[in-house]
Order: sequence, then structure tokens, then C-alpha cells
Amino acid sequence: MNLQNVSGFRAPEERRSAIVTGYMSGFGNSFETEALEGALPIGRNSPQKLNYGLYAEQLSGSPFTAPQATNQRSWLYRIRPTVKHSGRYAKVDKGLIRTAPAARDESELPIGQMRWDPLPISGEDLTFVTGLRTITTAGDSDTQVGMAAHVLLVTRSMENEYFFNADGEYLVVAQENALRFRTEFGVIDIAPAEICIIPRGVIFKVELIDGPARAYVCENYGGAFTLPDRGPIGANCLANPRDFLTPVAAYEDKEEPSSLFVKWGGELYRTEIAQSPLDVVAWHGNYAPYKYDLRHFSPVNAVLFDHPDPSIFTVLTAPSETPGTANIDFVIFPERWSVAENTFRPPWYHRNLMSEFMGLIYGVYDAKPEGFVPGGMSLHNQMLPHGPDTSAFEHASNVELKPVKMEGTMAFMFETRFPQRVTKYAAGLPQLQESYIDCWRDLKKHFDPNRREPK
Ligand SMILES: O=C(O)Cc1cc(O)ccc1O
Ligand SMILES: [Fe+2]
Repeated sequence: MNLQNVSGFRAPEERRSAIVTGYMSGFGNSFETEALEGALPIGRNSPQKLNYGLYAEQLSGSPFTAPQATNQRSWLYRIRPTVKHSGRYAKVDKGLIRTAPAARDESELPIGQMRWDPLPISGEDLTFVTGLRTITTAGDSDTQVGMAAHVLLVTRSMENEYFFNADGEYLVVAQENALRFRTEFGVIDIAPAEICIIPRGVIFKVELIDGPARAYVCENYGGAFTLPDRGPIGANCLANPRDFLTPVAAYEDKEEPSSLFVKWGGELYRTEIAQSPLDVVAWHGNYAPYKYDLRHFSPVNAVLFDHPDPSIFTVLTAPSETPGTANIDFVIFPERWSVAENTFRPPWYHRNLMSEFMGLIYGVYDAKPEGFVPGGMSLHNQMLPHGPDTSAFEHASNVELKPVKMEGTMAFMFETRFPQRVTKYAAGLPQLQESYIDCWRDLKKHFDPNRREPK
């Protein structure tokens, strides 16, 4: 396969040069950055007066008293405090955005394995706010447990419109065309196969760069995404901290009537303001948005036999209070070599406590060579059986096992300990594949009490 033709693929050298100035490298660091020299106070957070007549404001992503490892906050030095960026909040139509447990009221929760074709990016006027379509919700945002999986369709840049989500953090997976996030902390661009994390409460707007875009969005109601422990793998591989990029400070000093949309308690509100809220001239701290290129993930896998659990491909995890039982694991299935000997190489047939929402950014997913297409999605809910389709099973059971490179592919999974409830919208979509389960219909009975495989 010619990799240059795969949507979203860029050669490693090109990717290197994409690490432009404008980002700081590292995961969970305490960063400091100023768009005007001297805007950051030195050695203290809140002096009596700040340079340039700025206001100081703290944004906390954790309780003040959270243990050191999970304590997150930043200090923002801004033209106006955010309280000046709010007026009276009016409830507005939340469109197709749903939040757990509200979706339970309208949930269809069809029991079964589900798969959807890509939602078309129509000619409708859709921004980040109006283009967000909730597919599943899990848990309860009020108690800060669970998640939602959304598809995002964007056909128009937000202009004097801004947004923040009080209900959770967003993990955005670009799939078709690029997105520019102008945030309080600076600017983040993501192209297909890159992700962007916007922490709870951070104000931003989204612009298009190269045309109408499709993305997948995981909304995390729980504790923030972090890097998984690598255990015996050691200090390197999987997602390496230096490949995470946080923007340098950038501000707008713009006095124009603007709308700030707020998702709070599952509802959408709007408040009218007289200026851009992206007016942070400098900031420091460890609570900030960041991006990551999934092609920087260094996979570790079986080098002799058997198929390990997909947790080896965890990019980010949002832990729950129970060890090893994630509120969400964000897992990818990237380009890699498949070398295991005497092994059924695709995913095994399985039933899982965790529920699995999957998407495909580009290429082919080995367990489902047909029907699971880029931009599409599938849902294998708690304890519902799934595994390779008939053609994948027959092929993997009979093919000569040479080393094979699984090229030009990038699938991902939002996996949660909670059942995912399908929204009425998603259950009624014409893109829902009625015949999905037929992909297993022709799995044959091979049982023969006299048949033994050679050792
Ligand atoms: O169901 C899936 O396709 C995802 C998956 C992949 C894998 O390699 C092992 C388990 C698993 O759930
Ligand atoms: Fe699975």
C-alpha cells in the first residue's frame, strides 16, 4: 500500500517539522509562558499589581487539597477576569448533545452489537457546539463518573462564539480534516490522527483549516486523563511524555459583541459578552490543554506468540477510585508488525466487563476488514460477545504466518467500566447497520472429535 495516499499519513520527517514553535513539550509539567515579556509575576502568584494592568485568576481542575500527583491548577494573567465575561445565562437548545444520566430518559439501549457508517458532513451550518452529536453516555456527570462518546461534524468556524464545558474534559480525535482550537491557554491545531485534550472549564473556540471536518470526541466526567503506568515495560515506549505538546500563551484583545456557550449539568446556556474571553496574556501551571500525534506512539506487542490484551496500546487512562478499573481507557490500534508464531493473530473472541466504543481514523482494522470504515464507529457493550468477522477468522486461521506489517491503519477505542447507553439519536440513525451481526452468521462449526492439529 502506498502510505502517501492514506488519509492523514505524513512521513516522520514531515511530522518532526510539524512540531513548530508555539508548543511546549512534556506531559503534566508545570509550564510557564507569556505572550508579552514580563507579564508573568516572578516568584509569586498574586502580587498587589501586575504588569500591563492584568488581572490574576486561578483555574482549578482538582480540589485544592488533591494529592500532589493529581493536583491540577493554573494561574492565568488576563485582560479581564472571567467573571467579567459572564452575564445572565439563558438556557438554549442543546441540539444533539446529551449527558449522562439524562440520556437514560430517552435511551433506546438496543441490546446487541452495533456499528454505524460514517455520519456525512452535510452542508448544514455546524460549529463545534451545534455539530456535536452524542452517540453514547455512561455513568453520571453529576457524580463525576463515566463518559460520553460523540461524533463532531464541523462546517463553520466559530467567530465571536466561545464555549466551555463544566461537565467534563474533552478528548478530540481528528478524523477528517484539521481543527484549530483557540483556547485561553493558546492555539492548538490537530490534523487526522492527532488528538487534543481540553480540560474541564477551559474556554475555547474551534476553527476549520482545510475544509469541513469530522472528529470523534470522548467526554470524560471523571478524574483527568493521565499516562498509564508502564509496569515491567519500564521507562520508555507507548506514549512518551515529550511527545505531548501544550500551547504557548496567545491572546485576543478584541472588543466585539460575543456569545459564550456553557455546557453545565447536561444543559446548554448562552451568555452575551462584550469582548473575547481568550484574553490570557500569560499563564503558568499544570492545568492546560494539550495535543498528541498518535503516530508517535511506540507499540509494544507479542514478539513470539499469542495476542496480548489491548491494554498494551493504552495512550491515556482516566482512572477511577478502583485500581486497574478505568473510568476510561483511550486505546489505539496503530501501524505495527504482526509476527507472532502459531497464533490466531486478530483479536480473540471475547466478552468484556468494560464496554468498548471504537472508531477508525484511516486504513483497515484487522478484526473487521469489511464494514468498519474510516469515520465509522462500533459499540460492543458490557458483556456482549464479539470478535473477528467470518472472513477475518477464516483468513487468520489459514494464512501462512510470516511477519506482516499492518500498514496505514489507525483505529481507537474509548473503553469504560460502565455500560454505554445509546442515545435515541444514534439508535435512529440511518447509518446504523441493521445487518452488522450477520458478519458472524457464517462462522462454521469446525468441531471434529478426531481432529488434532500438528504440534
Ligand atoms: O474488540 C475489539 O476489536 C477491540 C479489541 C482488540 C484486541 O486486540 C483485543 C481485545 C479487544 O477488545
Ligand atoms: Fe473488544
